[in-house]
Amino acid sequence: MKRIGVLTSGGDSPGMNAAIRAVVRKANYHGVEVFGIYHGYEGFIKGKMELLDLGSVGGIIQRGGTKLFSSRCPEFKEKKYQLQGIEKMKEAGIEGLVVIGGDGSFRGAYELTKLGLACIGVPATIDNDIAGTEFTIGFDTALNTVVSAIDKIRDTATSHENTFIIEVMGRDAGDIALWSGLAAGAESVIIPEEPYDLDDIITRMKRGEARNKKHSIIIVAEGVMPASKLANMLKEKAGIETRITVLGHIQRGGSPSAFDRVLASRLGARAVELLLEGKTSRAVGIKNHQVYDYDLREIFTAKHKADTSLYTLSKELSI
Ligand SMILES: Nc1ncnc2c1ncn2[C@@H]1O[C@H](COP(=O)(O)OP(=O)(O)OP(=O)(O)O)[C@@H](O)[C@H]1O
Ligand SMILES: O=P(O)(O)OC[C@H]1O[C@](O)(CO)[C@@H](O)[C@@H]1O
Ligand SMILES: [Mg+2]
Repeated sequence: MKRIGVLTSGGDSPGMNAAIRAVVRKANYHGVEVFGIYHGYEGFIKGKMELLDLGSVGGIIQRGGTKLFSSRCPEFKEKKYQLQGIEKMKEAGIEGLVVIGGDGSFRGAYELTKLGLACIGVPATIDNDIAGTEFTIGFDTALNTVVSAIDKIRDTATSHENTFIIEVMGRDAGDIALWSGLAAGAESVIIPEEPYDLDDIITRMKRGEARNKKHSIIIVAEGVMPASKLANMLKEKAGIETRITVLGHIQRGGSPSAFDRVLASRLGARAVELLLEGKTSRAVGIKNHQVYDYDLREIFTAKHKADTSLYTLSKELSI
């Protein structure tokens, strides 16, 4: 293999740039050229790409976002566009592709492998919702962003004795809510993976009040309901007044944490090794601190599970 491509797809995540850098540097180390494909699968279909040399990925390891831009590209789900993209790759002499993105991007990569293009997935999404890896690139940074925001909100919540509902991202996954709730000492956490109990939330608040604690923090994952809906429910059921904060896209930006930079460097480099070993339809990940690889099809068969022991612990520590 003498030439490969790399693209970033789906919602961006801090550390994508570090992963691109690792792919380019590792491939160059082995004498392989890398073409950066712009705007995810949109650029793949159109053949929008550029040779990335060693210098082109200098100074990006610390930058959030993605140098290659990203997109959600619904038309890519149609086979005719996938074939069109594969033709563009053939014309450019690209024999393998590293796809940096989330579960949807992995599904796209798998379709390409069925059409004959060697692909390796690198998990990068703030949602941490890929079953094959304990951590996805960007989750740690997003988590730290959320925790620092909650800490600030707690200051004012304490001063004014308010209850705050904080809505965090995670379309179908509760990891951001769960981990940030535990890290910031939230009184209640609501995640898609566990049924919530409004009465329990109210009881916790009343119990706090009885101890003269008049402020509370409730974290709700966007996949369950908007913070505004929960605010209405608490008002209607128990007459509880709340303030809401929707953290939104602040969670996707920012300089990647050291953890995410290291993870991205390890996973990006391993993806290149796999392509050079002649592998295809694999994804890379981390388990027990070790880099390993797994079948891309796990995206269809295995569902990411939130760590319910963290959920239980969070409840036990916020009685
Ligand atoms: N079943 C599929 N077949 C082919 N391509 C797909 C499929 N699902 C998703 N894709 C492609 O992958 C792109 C990104 O998917 P999606 O929007 O689900 O984001 P993601 O990669 O899961 O990242 P995140 O969830 O972090 O935003 C889609 O816009 C589409 O181009
Ligand atoms: O910016 P968009 O396209 O609305 O995507 C938002 C979604 O993307 C994610 O941030 C993941 O990338 C989810 O947590 C969120 O639901
Ligand atoms: Mg996804």
